[in-house]
Amino acid sequence: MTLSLIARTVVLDIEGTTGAAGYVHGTLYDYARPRLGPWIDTHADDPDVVGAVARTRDEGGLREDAGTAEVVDVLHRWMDDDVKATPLKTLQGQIWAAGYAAGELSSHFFDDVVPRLRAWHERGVRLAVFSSGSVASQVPWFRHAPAGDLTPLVTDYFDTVTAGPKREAGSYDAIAAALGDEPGRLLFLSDLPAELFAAREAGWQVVGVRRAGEPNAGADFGDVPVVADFTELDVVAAP
Ligand SMILES: CSCCC(=O)C(=O)COP(=O)(O)O
Ligand SMILES: [Mg+2]
Repeated sequence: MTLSLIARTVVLDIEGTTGAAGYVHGTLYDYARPRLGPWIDTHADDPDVVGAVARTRDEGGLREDAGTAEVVDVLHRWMDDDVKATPLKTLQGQIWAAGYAAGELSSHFFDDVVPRLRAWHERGVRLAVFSSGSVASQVPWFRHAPAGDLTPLVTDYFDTVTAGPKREAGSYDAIAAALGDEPGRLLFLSDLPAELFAAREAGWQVVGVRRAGEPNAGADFGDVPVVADFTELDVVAAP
């Protein structure tokens, strides 16, 4: 059965919703892992790197003068435990962006996603992204898709730096304000119930994406409507 909704903007989670968690944790995390130390050492004059390292020391319980090796140990531990820590996402995003630019990485989209995104876009539905992955990693994810450059479909990108934590309603308030849309005209799609509950608390429409084989397939979505993939969802542009 198809769920039909009316929305001005569809805001997309990435991992588990539009692309496979296994691809992110395999291909992308494996690419970043050995590059974190050298990246930190060769970008010591980049304020974003300096800030991410300082925050990693702080959040990771390290001394203020802890060296790169100790910082990298914390970053690796966060990756092992899939902690979506903002400083990790900042550094990963920079490394991945360089990897995409060098032609060493491409992204992953489930087969049902791109046709739906194209159809919604053609109907005048605006598409935006809200992911724990940094904006610096989101844009090349859409630009270097196996189906080609998808960035013309997407108007806005938000992460935990620009919007705030994904499990807090205030972050969805911030996105609604940035988009200039009433919350009720926004639709958030995610594989994680806690994110959907936060968006709903902010007055958004929400749909859970429970994909077979993905880490959150067994999660409890409560009374949030759920689809198995994008073929079960249709969105018409709100006037
Ligand atoms: C932009 S691709 C990298 C994805 C990533 O690092 C991540 O943490 C995705 O989390 P999401 O909020 O999209 O589930
Ligand atoms: Mg997700």
